[in-house]
Parts: sequence; C-alpha cells; structure tokens
Amino acid sequence: MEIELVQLECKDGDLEYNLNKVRRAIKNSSDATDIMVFPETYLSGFPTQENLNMVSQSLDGSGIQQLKSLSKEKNIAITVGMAEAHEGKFYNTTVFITPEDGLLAYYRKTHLWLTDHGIFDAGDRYSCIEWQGVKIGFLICFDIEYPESARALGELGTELLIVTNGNMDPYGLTHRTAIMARAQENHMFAVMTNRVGLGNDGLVFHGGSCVVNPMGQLLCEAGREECSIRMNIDPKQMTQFLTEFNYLKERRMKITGQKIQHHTKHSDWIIS
Ligand code: BAL
Repeated sequence: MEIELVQLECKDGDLEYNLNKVRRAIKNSSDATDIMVFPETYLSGFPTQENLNMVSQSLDGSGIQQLKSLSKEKNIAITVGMAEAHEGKFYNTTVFITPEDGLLAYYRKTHLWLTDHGIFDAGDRYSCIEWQGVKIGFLICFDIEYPESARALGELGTELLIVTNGNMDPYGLTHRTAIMARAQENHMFAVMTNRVGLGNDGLVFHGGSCVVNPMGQLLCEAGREECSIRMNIDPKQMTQFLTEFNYLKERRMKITGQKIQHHTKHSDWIIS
C-alpha cells in the first residue's frame, strides 16, 4: 500500500488557500499512491471563536464534495483534517475519503489540546475500517500522547494507524517518541503528517511527518519544510513482528469502553 504524507504550510481561516493546496497536491501525486495524508484541520486551519462558523463545514459540505470528486478523478484515498459542524456542535475531525465509497470514515479528536478547548467538543469513540484488505484507524495530534487511544484501536484490530497532526514547537520530540511507542505497543504501522510554518498566535509547526513500523522503528522522517513523502508499506508484513509475543493478547490490564461491530469492515470503540 503506497502512502503519501503531504506536509504543508496552512493558513488558519483561509479555506480557499488550503483547499487549493490540497487540490494541487492531489493533481501532482503519483498514480501509484493509494492514500494521501494531510495535516490536522488542514481544510480550515485552527479556527478561532470569531471565524468558527465560517470555516467549519458539515460532513456533506462543499469541501467534502470537492474532495470526493478529486478522489474519484485521481483514484486516490484522501485523509485530511477539518473543523466539522454537526447539530450545533463543532469537532476537530479527520475524514477518510475513497474513490469507490466517498466518505468511508471519520474520526473526531477525543483528547482536546489547550487551544481546542472552547472551540471543539471532544469525540467519544475510535473507529477502525477495512479498506483494500487493511484495517485502518485514526488519531489526531494530542490523542497520540495517550496510550489508551491507540490501544483502543489495537482492540479493534487496527493494522495501520493514520495520524493527522498539527503539532507545534516545542513538542516535536514528544510526538516523535509518542508515535513510535503507539506503533510498537500495538504492533501496527503508523503514518503521521504534520503542518509546517507559522500559525495563529505565533505558533510554529515543526513538520517531522513520519512512517513507523510495528517494531516502533522510524522508516522515514521529514524535516521542517513543505514536502511529500511516499512510502510503500505492507501491513500484512506484521506477522514477522508477531513471532514471539503479542502485547494485546498477553497484557494483564484491559482498557475501559465498549466495542461496537457495525459490520465486518467497520468497528468502533466507545469511550465509557
Ligand atoms: N501537542 C499537541 C498539539 C495539539 O494537539 O494540537
């Protein structure tokens, strides 16, 4: 499975600028790419109280409709962050759009960062979907600093963890450590795409987008500039990492929550 991490500058509050960059990246992507991964809230940038209603969209809004068309035209799956408006509430959401399904999955950030509070409500579940024979789960930025979040996806059988990131200085090393740990302790591949450049309130986004294998080894890592990283991974290779032990089967303590199996290719872990 060919993954493309698209590490870009983002203009907070500028929907047109950000969507144009997504459009250009998709146009320039390789025909071999299966999934593109953009950063956290990339369609809107990080909202403020003042612009939240303007920059947030519903899951069937114009931004998603345009991404569905682009996905179909290019025959490529798109993972991107957005500010989601739903029934009077707002969520920091990642959407997963595929050529054949349209919007196949979405995930609402469950651990709100300092600047998320007062803007977004927290999600209450983790989702794992199967696409092209691979079980894919999603986290957003701060979520990866909590072992339970990736462990919930491990409970659902996730083989590939996709993280849309909006991590700023000085927390680069925190996320570098966290993503390797989450991948290793749950025997899953992890791909994480971050922003670069300046954001609201003087924030500086450090990039460092990366791919990690189920042994927690960094397979590739970006610097602090705009770039696209393409890597072919085979999550079914995981068996080579499970020869002697399995943390999920041998652990002594379980996480709280409830698994819901919607159908064979979609399960959720509900936070209790
Ligand atoms: N260091 C976490 C930043 C965020 O979750 O936005």
